[in-house]
Amino acid sequence: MAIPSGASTSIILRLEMNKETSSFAQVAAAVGDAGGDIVAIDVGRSDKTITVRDITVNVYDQKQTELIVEAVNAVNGVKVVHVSDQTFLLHIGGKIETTPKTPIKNRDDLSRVYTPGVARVCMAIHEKPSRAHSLTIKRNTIAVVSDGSAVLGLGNIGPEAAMPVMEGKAVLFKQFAGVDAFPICLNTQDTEEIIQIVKAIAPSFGGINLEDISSPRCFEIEQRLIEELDIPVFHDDQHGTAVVLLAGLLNAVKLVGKRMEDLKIVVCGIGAAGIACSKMLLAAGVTNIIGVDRAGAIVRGETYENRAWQWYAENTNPEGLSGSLSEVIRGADVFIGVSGPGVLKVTDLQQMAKDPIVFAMANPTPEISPEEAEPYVRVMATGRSDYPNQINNVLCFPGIFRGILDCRASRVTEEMKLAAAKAIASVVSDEELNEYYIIPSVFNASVVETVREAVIQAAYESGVARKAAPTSPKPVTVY
Ligand SMILES: NC(=O)c1ccc[n+]([C@@H]2O[C@H](COP(=O)([O-])OP(=O)(O)OC[C@H]3O[C@@H](n4cnc5c(N)ncnc54)[C@H](O)[C@@H]3O)[C@@H](O)[C@H]2O)c1
Ligand SMILES: O=C(O)C[C@H](O)C(=O)O
Ligand SMILES: [Mg+2]
Repeated sequence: MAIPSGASTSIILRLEMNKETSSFAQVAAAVGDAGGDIVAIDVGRSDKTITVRDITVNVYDQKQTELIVEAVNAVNGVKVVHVSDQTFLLHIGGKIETTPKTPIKNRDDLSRVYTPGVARVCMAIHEKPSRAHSLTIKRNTIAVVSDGSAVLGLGNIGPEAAMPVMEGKAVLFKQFAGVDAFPICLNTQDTEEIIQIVKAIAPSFGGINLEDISSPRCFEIEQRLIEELDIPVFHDDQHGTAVVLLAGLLNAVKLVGKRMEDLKIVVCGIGAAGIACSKMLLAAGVTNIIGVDRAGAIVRGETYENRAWQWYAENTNPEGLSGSLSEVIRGADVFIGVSGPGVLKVTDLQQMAKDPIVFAMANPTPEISPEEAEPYVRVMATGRSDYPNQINNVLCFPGIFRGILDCRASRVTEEMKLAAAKAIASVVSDEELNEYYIIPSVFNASVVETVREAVIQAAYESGVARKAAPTSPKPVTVY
């Protein structure tokens, strides 16, 4: 599968050029003919016969990189000796590190930070365990836990391969909300074992963010951990996604002048995200939702071994529609994709009702590309950072955890999720609302602050807040 790397990705080609037989003009022409755009040139070394040059080229995907390398290698007297990709360079050694808050400059400092001074603090916590919230990193630290079983839309690629995503989530938690997050990828996909491991590591954390754990195991893991731990547990792919989806839909519906209760919505991919999004839509007043998975629509009245699908069959698809995505999408107002790449066709879009709303949220490759869909839809959104209308759980998880930690909520209630969705939607004013701006940018500093405040308020109203929250949110770095 070719994974688009994003429009802003560039590669650096190191070239050895024979001075007599080649010219840079030939190289530039070869790159240009292969669709590449040279943005920088460095001369690394030059002697009588050879020049070594690094050229930086903007590319769209892996396939284009291969075409450019092939084209440059075909120029007489030119050899590509190395290709580096800025995305890979950025990942060397990982994306986060631990930084001490207090320097150790002398023996005095050492005896406070470490033994013997630290022992008094240990005993204070031993006498009253809740002191861990004020005397350790617990109050501002969460675990991002995955088993690597449903990493983005890449599937079951295992715990090591899941690490770059979990490290990325940790970066986002810190940058957008000041929350410290540890990526923890487990070498087990056994439900009971995951539950026991998370319970065992919980003392160090103020909250647990479950990530990219496939359905239906994710439902039991989350439910059991909520019941058995005294810190909040939040499966991001379910609830973070559902919150942001609802925020985007509230604004999209306002824009096209339709009402939630009149919508026909097709949800494709009835896994962690699809089920949670559907539940949130039902809670928001939508009545006509049809879920479609690999084998077609989930049909009311049929029996399913998967308990989550059985619930789904009993609570959606009131008209009992059956068949493929192309069959059930006829007349739909909204398509929500949380499945995999390329599932939706232009011919499907052509069958939708007037002013179609398409949220193709599979990552990194959506159910249909915005370029293909644009002529046929009124509102188009994806989960990606490089197109307008990014419907991605990153708009939710930093702010919701900032709020949870600040009021030391014991759990996350439905009211808190609904408040977060409305808060995100409210960041886009009526004057700003348009087809390309139904959801705020993740770089909009008011998103985290607005979500945090709404979540804290809802936590108090739900009776789950255990501490008075600081009045002003933590500073957020915005680039
Ligand atoms: N934009 C976001 O914020 C966001 C958030 C969560 C998940 N997602 C995306 O949603 C997708 C699913 O994630 P998940 O955590 O729910 O995974 P999951 O494994 O729990 O569920 C995926 C479901 O999609 C179904 N599916 C896969 N390919 C399909 C196809 N071609 N047609 C119909 N159904 C298909 C699977 O059978 C499964 O039921 C991934 O691509 C993920 O990147 C996006
Ligand atoms: O990681 C993301 O970008 C969103 C989401 O959690 C996903 O699994 O796709
Ligand atoms: Mg995810």
